[in-house]
Amino acid sequence: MAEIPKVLSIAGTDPTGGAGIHADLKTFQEVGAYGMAVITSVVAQNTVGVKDVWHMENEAILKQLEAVLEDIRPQAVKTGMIALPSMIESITDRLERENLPIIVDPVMVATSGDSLMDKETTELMINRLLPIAEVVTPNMEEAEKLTGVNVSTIKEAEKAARLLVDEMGAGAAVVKGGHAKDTAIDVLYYKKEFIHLTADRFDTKHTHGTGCTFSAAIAANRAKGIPVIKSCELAKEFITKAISHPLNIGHGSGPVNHWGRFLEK
Ligand SMILES: Nc1ncnc2c1ncn2[C@@H]1O[C@H](COP(=O)(O)OP(=O)(O)O)[C@@H](O)[C@H]1O
Ligand SMILES: Cc1ncc(COP(=O)(O)OP(=O)(O)O)c(N)n1
Repeated sequence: MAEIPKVLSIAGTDPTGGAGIHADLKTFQEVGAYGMAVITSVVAQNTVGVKDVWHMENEAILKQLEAVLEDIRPQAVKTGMIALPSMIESITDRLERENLPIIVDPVMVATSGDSLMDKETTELMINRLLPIAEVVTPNMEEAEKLTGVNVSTIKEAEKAARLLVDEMGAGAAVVKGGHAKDTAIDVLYYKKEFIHLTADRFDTKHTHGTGCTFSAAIAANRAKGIPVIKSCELAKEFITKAISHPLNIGHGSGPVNHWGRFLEK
């Protein structure tokens, strides 16, 4: 029997189910991989905003991670919200011992505008986690914070993506264009080439968890053995379908529809 693709998310929670670990697990399931999750922070948030955050002790994170790795080896890992410097250090130390594709979603700012990462953690993200990332997936603001490049055009997104790979050590970078005005073009830079992941832009406020879902889809595709470029293209199709069929849930920026790919449009 063929091995079941297995994928691990290391991220924070969203009790309303739209972002973080919850979005990741839904996405893994939909894309056809067995999903597992290590929780870094418990976040009291909803579609309107973040209310409070409780960070797990490093020991609790590492014991969760060890429990997974000693029993069920994933074929890919995705990291999301990792909010403290010590968390980055210990998670990176442990992951460096494994030879696995790591998809890093550098969660720094939620759609609600709430900041999810401080400066010291950002620096460690750059120095420790980026160099072991197979793919890093910042949105435009995160790409700016990571590279110092002002990102408001495709050319600037290309410049940031190239820096993330050629200077900062990631294997590939996708600078997501979800926060642009009229388009939804994501810039992928891999092996010295740019690929524009293009889709219609939808006029909707229901985009909570788009970044988590997109990077989780890349990770699940990689766990299935699909090559990097194809994994990103399929993830773009998946997130586009998920956005195009809004659920209209919540009082703020509502979650995307993880089973959207089954619906006609
Ligand atoms: N309104 C939209 N219409 C179409 N695609 C979108 C829209 N908003 C976001 N996306 C897509 O969702 C994915 C996540 O992008 P983005 O929202 O920029 O990330 P984040 O959630 O990390 O801020 C990208 O593929 C982006 O192009
Ligand atoms: C626990 C947790 N992780 C990540 C986010 C932000 O998720 P993202 O997919 O980038 O979603 P939006 O920025 O579109 O909300 C979060 N809110 N909580």
